[in-house]
Amino acid sequence: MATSSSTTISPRRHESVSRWRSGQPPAFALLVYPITLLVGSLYSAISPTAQSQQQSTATRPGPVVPINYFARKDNIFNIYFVKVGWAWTTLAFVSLLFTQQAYTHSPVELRAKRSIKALLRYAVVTCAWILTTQWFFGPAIIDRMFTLSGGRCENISILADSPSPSSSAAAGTAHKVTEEIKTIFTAVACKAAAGHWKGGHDVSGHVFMLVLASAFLAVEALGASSEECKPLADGAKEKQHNINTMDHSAVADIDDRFKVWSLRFVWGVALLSWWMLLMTAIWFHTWLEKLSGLLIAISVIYITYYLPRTLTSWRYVIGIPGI
Ligand SMILES: CCCCCCCCCCCCCCCC(=O)SCCNC(=O)CCNC(=O)[C@H](O)C(C)(C)COP(=O)(O)O
Ligand SMILES: Nc1ncnc2c1ncn2[C@@H]1O[C@H](COP(=O)(O)O)[C@@H](OP(=O)(O)O)[C@H]1O
Repeated sequence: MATSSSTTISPRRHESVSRWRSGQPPAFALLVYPITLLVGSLYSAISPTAQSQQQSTATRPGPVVPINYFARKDNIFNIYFVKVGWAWTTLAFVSLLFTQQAYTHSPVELRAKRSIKALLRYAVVTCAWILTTQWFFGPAIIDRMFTLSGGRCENISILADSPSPSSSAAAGTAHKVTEEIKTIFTAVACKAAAGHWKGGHDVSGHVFMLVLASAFLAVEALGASSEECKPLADGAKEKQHNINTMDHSAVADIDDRFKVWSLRFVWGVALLSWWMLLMTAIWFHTWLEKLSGLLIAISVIYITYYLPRTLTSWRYVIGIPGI
């Protein structure tokens, strides 16, 4: 009556299941991100709460009191989690390196090779985060995209406060300087000068960082805790336990606890990132701005985790989590 799984599962499905088991999620798993943005954007378009929020932003002058807690820029998760999101991501990743079997309980050479490759992958995604949101030989890529698409920093208080020039030549120079300042500003500098970042295509830094961080942590966690990284079969493990002294098994217990808590922490950071992504999708930005943030992040994840599966030379350099 019961048939074995190998006879009922199609080869394609079998390959997909074994990919999950070996810690390599198939590419379609990344669909969770466009679906999240789609659901969030649809909700913001049809929900009466989100609608009334948008109307009051458009019609009422001055600051608007958000209707939903997550629509506030000063919500606790935005300030202490997203705004310092790369520090959380780094901490979670480091906890994997110190606790997961792939990096702690394999033969020394394999352990060193896996750790170096994992650090390289971290360097690649961190470089991408720095270049896209913090610094790209001057303003970050998203700031450059904003100014290149016609955006500028409006209502800068230091310009409004400066005395008016007396001659027409001075007025001309002042006008030129004003225009230059408006276009060279980064989002951070604009905000610091109490200006408003207006007019261009404002790629969502939140969408970019939250997608990048959560996908990076999820793929690394799946790889580090995959079946292939478990060096001993259960029977062999039991046998080894019996040989060990009480002291050794106490140490193993503590190791196991760290391993489990580290994984919970990593999945916690990834899940909170996903939740904040949904909140960004509902309360902030236009469709196109969210889409461009998503596309940049997905490209980085594709290059770091999916390209090595087909491009041997790249796999040789950067490796695949858990292998
Ligand atoms: C080419 C040169 C780069 C070389 C890099 C090599 C990589 C090696 C590792 C470098 C060490 C990195 C240290 C990482 C530790 C930290 O993460 S500390 C910084 C904490 N800061 C953040 O996490 C800031 C996160 N926030 C943002 O990125 C932005 O606020 C935002 C979420 C994109 C939103 O932007 P807003 O403008 O604020 O809306
Ligand atoms: N999930 C979220 N919760 C709170 N604020 C958010 C948010 N997503 C985006 N924002 C805010 O919306 C603005 C644009 O974000 P971004 O371009 O990074 O997507 C930023 O405002 P501030 O720069 O004034 O803090 C940011 O803090």
